Amino acid sequence: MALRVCGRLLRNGAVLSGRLVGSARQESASCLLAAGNAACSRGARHGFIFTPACFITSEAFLSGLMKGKAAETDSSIHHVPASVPPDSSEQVSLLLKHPDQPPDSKMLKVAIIGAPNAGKSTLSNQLLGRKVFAVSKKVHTTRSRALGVLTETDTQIILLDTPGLTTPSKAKRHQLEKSLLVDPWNTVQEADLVVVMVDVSDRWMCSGLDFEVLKCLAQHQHIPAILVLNKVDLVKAKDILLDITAQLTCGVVNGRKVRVRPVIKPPWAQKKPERTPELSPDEDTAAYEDGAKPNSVLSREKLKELRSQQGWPHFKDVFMLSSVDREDVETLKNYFLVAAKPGSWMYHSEVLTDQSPEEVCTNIIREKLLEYLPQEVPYSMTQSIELWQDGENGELDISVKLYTKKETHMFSLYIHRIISCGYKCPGWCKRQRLWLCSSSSPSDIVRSKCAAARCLQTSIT
Ligand SMILES: Nc1nc2c(ncn2[C@@H]2O[C@H](COP(=O)(O)OP(=O)(O)OP(=O)(O)O)[C@@H](O)[C@H]2O)c(=O)[nH]1
Repeated sequence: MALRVCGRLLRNGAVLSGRLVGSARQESASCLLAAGNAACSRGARHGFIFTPACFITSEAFLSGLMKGKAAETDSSIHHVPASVPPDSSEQVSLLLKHPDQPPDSKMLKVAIIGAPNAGKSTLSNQLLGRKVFAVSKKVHTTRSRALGVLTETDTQIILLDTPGLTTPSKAKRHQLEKSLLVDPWNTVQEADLVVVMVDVSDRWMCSGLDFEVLKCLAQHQHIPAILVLNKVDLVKAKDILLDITAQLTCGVVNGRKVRVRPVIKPPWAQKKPERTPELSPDEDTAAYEDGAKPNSVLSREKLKELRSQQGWPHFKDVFMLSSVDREDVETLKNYFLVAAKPGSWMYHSEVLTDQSPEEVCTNIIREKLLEYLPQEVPYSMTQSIELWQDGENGELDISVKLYTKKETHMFSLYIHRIISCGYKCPGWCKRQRLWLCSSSSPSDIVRSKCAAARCLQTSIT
């Protein structure tokens, strides 16, 4: 069972747009062309131009508006290099280009780890100042390690965004790829600094570090790590953040005791049961199948010890921020720039990510499927690019086939724009449009009894 997603990227204007196959929408197409040309005249270069990171959520956009930041963000996107050239070979040449580093160059490789949905990709995008990685409110949006490059004056920061840490049993239950088990661990190995992200708006997450995170930290204790308490904008009583810090750091930061004035514990902090020191089957190495076993060197005794731990006492620093706030993230960026050590750059300063244009495209589609399709439906969908070719007017036509495993997930419908919530996320809609379509006629939507289809339709209209 398959559906097709068709998109159009204007090479000259660097705009990813979309079209309905079989029902030409001349009006929309010409609007998009106009937008592309406008972008071009403002100096945009060849390649994808992504939505600025502060447009990732509509909430962020609204808060940006309230702070009067929207105009500033919109104009700034034209000063940064294009994310990815639309052609794979151009991207490969760019990646192979000799780094144009100055004589006193500095480098820092940062691995961002954490439980699913902590906001790792949001933070990476905000640091890069571009929408490079997929973000959604559903867990496991990131499926494999992705690399972003931030180059400022003499310093290059390599950002390694990782899938949310999970256990083999969960991966098996939800049929997740092996990369979700292996990539975070492998990525940390190559890092100079580990950033542990915790969603402080999630009551369960902030009363104790995720056990997988603790294991990963314990195994790479020689690599400095910092704690980032994310989504503080969603926390009303900010003094709770001090309690959370004390909890997640075992009261020790950079070798010093953290003094936290006692506050009345919130009810949820008291309710959470202590972790039992008993190891679950996941700690049993037999639970890892071939190729999915992280190179765990932790003994059973060490694992048991970690089980009774709520936090990690070896963090070098703690940050409290909101990844959707550019100013908050700027502080973290400056920290990275200061922490960078003399060393050669890995990439040319024009490189923004090592992802291929095809990967970027399929990630965007997956992000939108996760955002708009209900429950487990988007997780069972796979994609294959059918068409990636230059159009007559210098645009790039993209057609992607979507496969579903279950018949109930197949939408016998003609789906209109997947991203047409103009008033909801104006950043996206102005620049990027994708269209989903199948061979059925529009009237099929009305006839369709598929709940998923109705849900998608609702979210679109
Ligand atoms: N309000 C608010 N929302 C945030 C913040 N950071 C991230 N989010 C939202 O949290 C959700 C998850 O963000 P992601 O960046 O996809 O999280 P992730 O850790 O990369 O998720 P996985 O791919 O599952 O590992 C998205 O809906 C984001 O918009 C924040 O600081 N404040």
